[in-house]
Order: sequence, then C-alpha cells, then structure tokens
Amino acid sequence: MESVSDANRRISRISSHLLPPNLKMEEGCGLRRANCRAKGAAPGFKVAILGAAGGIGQPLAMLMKMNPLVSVLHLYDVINSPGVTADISHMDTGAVVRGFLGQAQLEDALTGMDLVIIPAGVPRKPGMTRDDLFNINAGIVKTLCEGIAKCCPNAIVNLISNPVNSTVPIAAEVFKKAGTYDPKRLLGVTKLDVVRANTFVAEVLGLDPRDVNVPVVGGHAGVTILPLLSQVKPPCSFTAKEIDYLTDRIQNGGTEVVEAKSGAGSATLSMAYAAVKFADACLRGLRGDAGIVECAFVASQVTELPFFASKVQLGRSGVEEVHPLGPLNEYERVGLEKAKKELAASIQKGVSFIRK
Ligand SMILES: NC(=O)c1ccc[n+]([C@@H]2O[C@H](COP(=O)([O-])OP(=O)(O)OC[C@H]3O[C@@H](n4cnc5c(N)ncnc54)[C@H](O)[C@@H]3O)[C@@H](O)[C@H]2O)c1
Ligand SMILES: O=C(O)C[C@H](O)C(=O)O
Repeated sequence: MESVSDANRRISRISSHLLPPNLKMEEGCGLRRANCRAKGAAPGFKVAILGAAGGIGQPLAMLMKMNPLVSVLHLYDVINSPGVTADISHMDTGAVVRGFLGQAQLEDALTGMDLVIIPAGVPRKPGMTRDDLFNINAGIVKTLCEGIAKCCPNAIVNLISNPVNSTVPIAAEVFKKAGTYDPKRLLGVTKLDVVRANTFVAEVLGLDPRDVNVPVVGGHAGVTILPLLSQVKPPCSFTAKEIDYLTDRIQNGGTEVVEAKSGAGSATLSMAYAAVKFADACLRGLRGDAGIVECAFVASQVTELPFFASKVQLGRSGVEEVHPLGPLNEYERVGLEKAKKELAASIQKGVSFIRK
C-alpha cells in the first residue's frame, strides 16, 4: 500500500502540472520564466469551473476557453484536473488556464473570480429522480459555496449540480450564514430546459431551432419544469395533442438522456452547450451589455415561493430584474399549481439541510 509520504510526493508531482504554464517551464524543460515573453492574462473576466474534470465540466471548460470574454479560467476538481488542464491549456485562445486539485487548492481556485460555474456532483442513473442525488450533492455544494463565501463573495454563481431546486436554496443559506448573500448573484442553471424546448418545438413546427424561443419557468425537475407554450416566440399555435406531447417531452428531456445512456450518466454535452450560453449571457451582463434576458432559477417574488425560475434581466450586478410570468392559459395555470407544490418541498429540503 502507498505510504503517506509517497502519496504526498505523488500529489506534489501531479500539482506541478497544475502550475501556470510559465512556472512549469521554469521547473522542467530548461526554458526559464525570464526567457518567456508572455505578458500574463489579457483584460477580461476570471471564471472558475468546480467539477471541471466531469462529464459536463470537460466540454464546458473547452467551450469557456473559447469564449473571448474570459481572460483567466480556473479548473477545479477532486480528481483528474491536471490532465484536463494540460489538455485545454494547449488551445490557442486567449484565456490563461490554471488547474487546481482537491480541497487544499479550492481557495486558490476561487480567489479573485468574477464567475463561478458549478457542475460538481453525481449524476442520475436510470430509475433515479434528481432528488435521489440530494444526499451526496447537498454536501458537495455546501463545501464549495463555503469556499466561494470566503474567497470570492462578489462572484456570480451559476449552479448546475442537481437537484437544482434544492441546491440553490442550500447555496443561499450558506451565503446567508457567511453574511455574503446577494440574491442577484446566485442563479440556478435551467437553460438546458429552454434549449430542449426550443429544439422540440422547432421540430414539431418545422422551424429552425435558432429562431425559436420558449420561456420555461418553475424549476428543474419533472413537473416543476413548466414550458409556457402560449408565449413562444415567434408567436405560433399548437393542437392540444402537440401541447401534451411537447410538455411531456420537455419535462422528461433529462430522463430521456439518462435512459439512453443506460447507467453512464446524464446529459453532459447539451448541458455544457447550455451552460456556456448561460455563462456568456452572465458575462455580457457583467460587461454592461443591455437587454440580456435568460430563464434562471433565482430568488423571486413572482410567486409565493422564495425561489422560482422565470425570465430574468442580467446586468452588471447579476440579476437586475425578475420578470413576471405574463398571461398563462388554463393548461399552464394547472401546471403552475403542480409545479409550486413540488417546488415548495424541494426548496424547504435545501433550506433545512443548512439550518438543521
Ligand atoms: N442543471 C442542469 O440542467 C443539469 C444538467 C445535467 C446535469 N446536471 C447535474 O450536474 C452534475 C454533474 O453532472 P456530470 O454528468 O458532469 O457528472 P460527472 O460525475 O461526470 O462529473 C462530476 C464531477 O464533479 C466532481 N466532483 C465531485 N465532488 C466534488 C467536489 N467536492 N468538488 C469538486 N468537484 C467534485 C467529480 O470528480 C466529477 O469530475 C450532476 O449533479 C447532474 O445531475 C445538471
Ligand atoms: O436529468 C438529469 O438528471 C440531468 C439534468 O438535470 C438534465 O435535465 O438533463
């Protein structure tokens, strides 16, 4: 069995792969830092991905490395971040990539970040609900948010880890406890529901999905995912059969992927795509771009629940305005009542996890 000192030596060898490229060159290949002409990171935003070596984390890291708004990209995980970091750092795009491995490096990973994206945690297997992930993922999200509260309390947080309906309330409670909670800066990522809804609606109507925009409100699990088909842009009409089909497919899109992957996880590639679109919108908001509206699960007064997903306006301080739901038809009103019932329990479960 490996001794503790061997393990420490091995970890320190691994950690050397995680240093910024200029430091690594100084140690290893004979080219000293003084010989390098790199001027350091260009202006832009500093982004950390927590869970960067995972199924979502890896493609998300690759796509964020391609985002011209990102100047520094920190990749943190409890396994395999050295390899992912080395790999991604060779992409000839502007962002400087640094890797961080294990709890001891969490604070360095987070210090100075403008945006933290969290896809850390276990995914579903067939037969599981997202709530079945609570016992493992709640603790992971708690620890990571404690790090955020300490090291980058002003960062925007994009929370992907499931069950989102509970992990966002957990994050809020951790930040409240630390005295750093700003509801404008905490966003549960429900963009994949919108991406799916756009795709499925376009398929039914014979449109290009890039021209379709479906608001999806409520939360991110089963009946809490409520597509507002009466508010689709461009305006269009559906038969009752189409509404049933689309609502069911959008609500169960995640399960469709979990079953197709047969035990090998849940949506990763479409999620990375959705997360990058959402993170890019947050960064454009931070930059001061006007008119950026996305659906997200946020602190809200749109219903009697403390958190709810709806359209939000993004800006320099994060969520600058939470939009009302707009007119709902009878089908959507019934769906809303079902969604609220399940959401209330999931939110309370998250809150109690921290307050217990
Ligand atoms: N919000 C959404 O729409 C959405 C969509 C898809 C998946 N998800 C959720 O995202 C999560 C990740 O999914 P995945 O497919 O990438 O899973 P995965 O198992 O492939 O990757 C998760 C990564 O998290 C890492 N991790 C575990 N504990 C950690 C910790 N304490 N700190 C940092 N990293 C840690 C793991 O090492 C792993 O690399 C799951 O909870 C899944 O349900 C959410
Ligand atoms: O379905 C899952 O478990 C993952 C994710 O929430 C999804 O919607 O794809």
